[in-house]
Amino acid sequence: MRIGICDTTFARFDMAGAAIDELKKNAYDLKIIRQTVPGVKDLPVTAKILIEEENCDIVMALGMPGPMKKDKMCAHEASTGLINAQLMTNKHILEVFVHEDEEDNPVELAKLAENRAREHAQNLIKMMYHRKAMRKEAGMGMREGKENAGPL
Ligand SMILES: Cc1nc2c(=O)[nH]c(=O)nc-2n(C[C@H](O)[C@H](O)[C@H](O)CO)c1C
Repeated sequence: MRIGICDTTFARFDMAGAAIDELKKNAYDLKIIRQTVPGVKDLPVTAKILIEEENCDIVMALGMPGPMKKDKMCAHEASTGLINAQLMTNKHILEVFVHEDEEDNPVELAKLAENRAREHAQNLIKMMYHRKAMRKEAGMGMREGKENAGPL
């Protein structure tokens, strides 16, 4: 399995490092190809390149939108680009964004970023290796990085 990881220098936490560590702990036959770019708007084309030129089966796109209105706009544009890249390639690109204003305290923000990256890496493993395990979680109110909402 070839897994693409793209991340940004704008982010204030090494989410890709956490994701890669989690992937390696949970699967043995994977090759990871990592590309780092300046910001979230650079992620869509990078993910597409990882799929089309590096033959990745799936990609994680990790980024940290800032707290300002223009950052939110960038994040929305990046998201739209990531969806387009998925439709163009027929491959999943897991968007792993942590908005800088999700936590006020930098220690809590770092914890959130690490947990979200790790939990999405676990999602990737389930999607690619253990489909039935993912199906078991259908409707369970799963959340990445924070407490699960739980089922109704
Ligand atoms: C305003 C802005 N905000 C963010 C952000 O919140 N998070 C992020 O990762 N990158 C941001 N960028 C940079 C753009 O995503 C991109 O890297 C540049 O426009 C260069 O293509 C910009 C320009």
